[in-house]
Amino acid sequence: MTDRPAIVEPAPAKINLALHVRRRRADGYHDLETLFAFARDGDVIRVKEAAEDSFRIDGPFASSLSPPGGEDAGSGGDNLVTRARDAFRAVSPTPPVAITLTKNLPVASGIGGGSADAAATLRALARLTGTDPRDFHAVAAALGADVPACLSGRTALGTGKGDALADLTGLADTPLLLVNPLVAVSTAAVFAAWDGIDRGPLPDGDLLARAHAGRNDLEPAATTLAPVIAQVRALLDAATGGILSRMSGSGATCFAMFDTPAARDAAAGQARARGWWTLATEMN
Ligand SMILES: C[C@@](CO)(OP(=O)(O)O)[C@H](O)COP(=O)(O)OP(=O)(O)OC[C@H]1O[C@@H](n2ccc(N)nc2=O)[C@H](O)[C@@H]1O
Ligand SMILES: Nc1ncnc2c1ncn2[C@@H]1O[C@H](COP(=O)(O)OP(=O)(O)O)[C@@H](O)[C@H]1O
Repeated sequence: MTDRPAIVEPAPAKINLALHVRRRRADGYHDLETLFAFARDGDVIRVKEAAEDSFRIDGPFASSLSPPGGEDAGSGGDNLVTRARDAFRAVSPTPPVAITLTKNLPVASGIGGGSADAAATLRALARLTGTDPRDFHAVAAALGADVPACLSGRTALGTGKGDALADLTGLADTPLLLVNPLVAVSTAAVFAAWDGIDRGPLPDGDLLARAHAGRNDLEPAATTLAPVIAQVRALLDAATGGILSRMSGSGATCFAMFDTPAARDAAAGQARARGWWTLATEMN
């Protein structure tokens, strides 16, 4: 059993092409209308059957999560990966597993890194145990509002808390740049700073038209908490060959789509020269 190869499951970065906040609910969450899309790159989850559970973190942002340096984290503390493993096991028989997270995405950055990791863990465990990942939508939703979208990994309209999903098509292969100024922003703090004004629903149309006509209603609140976001947006808005730039999720990561990979890479170079984190990739 234990000499089977590890299951390797990508945990791609999520972006919100548009994010309309409609109302605060009695449970403290907010009703959203959002266009979810995914990058081709992100974190990576590896799962292997083992004699006992273990969890370790490596990769460039491992030290942003405890324990630093990618040492063996034992049961994994409060990481969303180990919470996903335990939630999966609570509803479906699962052997002990050794899990490795390669943390390539900055933490608390509006691109769903933790949600993507949790979702990839559910998919990997479904593969390991021969179950259908679509059966774990409720488990995903209990882990976080974004986790069902990350579980499916497909471009989608999200409503409700962001967990009611309808698939959409469009924009696959578009050159995509993510830029993060390396300032962590708390999702809860950004929602709490939202001004409470419903600015209206997502428009109809094809995906790009909807994205263009849409907004990120959390951008003003996030920019108040992390003013450097305005500088990231300004750089991306001014970049040659840009199609659309916007903040993703609750920030601080901003994205831009480009006409060509060369235009994307030129903008990435400008962002790196400012000391910012970049991911040059494509839309999935
Ligand atoms: C804002 C979004 C947009 O896609 O992305 P990120 O910035 O996290 O990437 C998501 O809605 C984040 O989803 P997720 O990160 O899973 O949120 P959760 O862990 O469930 O919630 C964290 C906190 O965010 C707030 N929250 C989240 C979702 C929502 N629809 N309304 C909210 O008010 C709540 O204060 C909640 O306590
Ligand atoms: N595997 C994980 N990756 C990232 N963050 C995690 C993870 N597990 C737990 N967290 C916690 O979840 C919080 C939200 O992280 P993240 O999902 O990256 O935010 P966002 O969705 O805004 O990018 C972080 O502050 C972090 O402490």
